[in-house]
Amino acid sequence: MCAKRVLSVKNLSVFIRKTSTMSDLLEIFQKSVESVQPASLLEKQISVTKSHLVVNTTKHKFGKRCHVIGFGKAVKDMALKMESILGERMQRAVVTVPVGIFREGKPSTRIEFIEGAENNLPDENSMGGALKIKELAQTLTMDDLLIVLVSGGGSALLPLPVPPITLQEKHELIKQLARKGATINELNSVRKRMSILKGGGLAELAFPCKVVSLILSDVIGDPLDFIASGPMVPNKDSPQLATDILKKYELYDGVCDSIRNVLCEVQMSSGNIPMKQGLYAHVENYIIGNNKMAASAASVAAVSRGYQSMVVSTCIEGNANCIAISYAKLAAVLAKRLTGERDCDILEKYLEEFESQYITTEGLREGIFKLEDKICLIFAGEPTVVVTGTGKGGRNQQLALNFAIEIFKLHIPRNVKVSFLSCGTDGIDGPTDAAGAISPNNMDTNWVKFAQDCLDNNDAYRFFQSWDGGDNLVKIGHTGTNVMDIHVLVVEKK
Ligand SMILES: Nc1ncnc2c1ncn2[C@@H]1O[C@H](COP(=O)(O)OP(=O)(O)OP(=O)(O)O)[C@@H](O)[C@H]1O
Ligand SMILES: O=C(O)[C@H](O)CO
Repeated sequence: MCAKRVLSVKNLSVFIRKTSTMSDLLEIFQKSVESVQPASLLEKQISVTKSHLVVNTTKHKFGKRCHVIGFGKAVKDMALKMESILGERMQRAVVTVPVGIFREGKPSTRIEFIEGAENNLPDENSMGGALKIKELAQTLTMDDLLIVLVSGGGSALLPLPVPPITLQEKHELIKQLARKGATINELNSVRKRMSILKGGGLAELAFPCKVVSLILSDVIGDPLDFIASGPMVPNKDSPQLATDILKKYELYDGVCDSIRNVLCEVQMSSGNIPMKQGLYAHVENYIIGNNKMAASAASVAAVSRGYQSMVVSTCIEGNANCIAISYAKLAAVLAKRLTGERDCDILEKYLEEFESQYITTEGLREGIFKLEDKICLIFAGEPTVVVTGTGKGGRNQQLALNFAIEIFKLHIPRNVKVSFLSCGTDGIDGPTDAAGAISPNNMDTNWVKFAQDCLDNNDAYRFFQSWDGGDNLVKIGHTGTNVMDIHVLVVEKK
């Protein structure tokens, strides 16, 4: 993506009014989003020869026919780039994408794009697309090569329930599970057991055709069997797992007969019996982009803007409010250090505490002790918010606002400035038009009270609209990519 798309002309005037640290934060985020644009990732990693598709350095024979399928929030640009790389070699392409993705106009293409899954929820349209993908996969032979493009949001864009489960029944159960705070791994373990194509189903249908799948990861640690519910990877979950998850969230007793029967059958058949003992020798999966790339691009951008920077963790998950407290404590310890308090024990103790809560970059402690001027720490991952209020917001806005309140409580030395940005790389935070927000950093007690009231009602968007003319909301629109969230923490002397 070009810089103009992230900070469009419309947003540029707002951008110029921002303080220099704010514009640094925005540019650092912009660089991280640019680094994981699907089209440029493919451009760098994919090439073709007369007879082969080359992924990095690995060659895959085209065979007689080459087809493309795809599903996910970020596969539109992947598919268009693939079409331009393959040219006439591409026989047929069927790709499911979110509704409204072509708002700015549909390019001329031979790809059959199917728009569905409004608000990231499976619907008849995405099921129609899944059916076409299934039919295409079933016709393939050993003479074919199938290229599969996968990104986050793929689960909702490839729904095909195991009969007699209906789409509505499956969708209702997943919605309830999500509302109860189930993790993405738990949701997808349940989805895999109720779906024909997930949990390796698509790979099995495509056999004996050779399959190359190119995946943009939106799950921490890039687990192939969970991204978009792993349609190209054997389901290694225990046969009991989906049932146990439903029991854990007290949903099993209420499930409809069709779901209960399908889950019972899974248990009796000891789960899937994947072909070739789950080896799937006909499939090669490649992660073409992830949040590590985005985090490291952010850190490089920070360095080029004069900060001392490091990536602290790319595995940030858990309750957004707890994460805000951890970040604020870390900022406070670093702030003290900048003012000359060389109390290594406090920093060491706090880092130990932080490391025990989150999976951190190796060498964090040694690295952080070397930072002592204009510090910019990068974090990546996907916190969760259990929504109990009636307000409007998203996990990034919730985190940024909570961080500001915690910083207020901690009394940062006057000559140190702490700034923080939390944004989703897909450009959309919850059901709002913002990617996230930059924390306000000089609230008085009245503003803090208002902030706390908003936070308690999951109404962070309202706070940010009121604060400083809404300047702290980061509005960039859909970015065309999705590798979870990026958090940027700056601690510097004024
Ligand atoms: N009012 C709110 N305040 C805070 N968080 C909210 C609010 N409403 C929804 N959320 C959070 O937003 C999340 C959904 O947001 P979003 O659509 O950005 O994430 P997603 O569907 O997981 O997408 P992706 O993983 O592809 O980025 C929910 O997990 C929920 O916790
Ligand atoms: O589609 C999904 O399952 C999630 O976005 C995780 O990849």
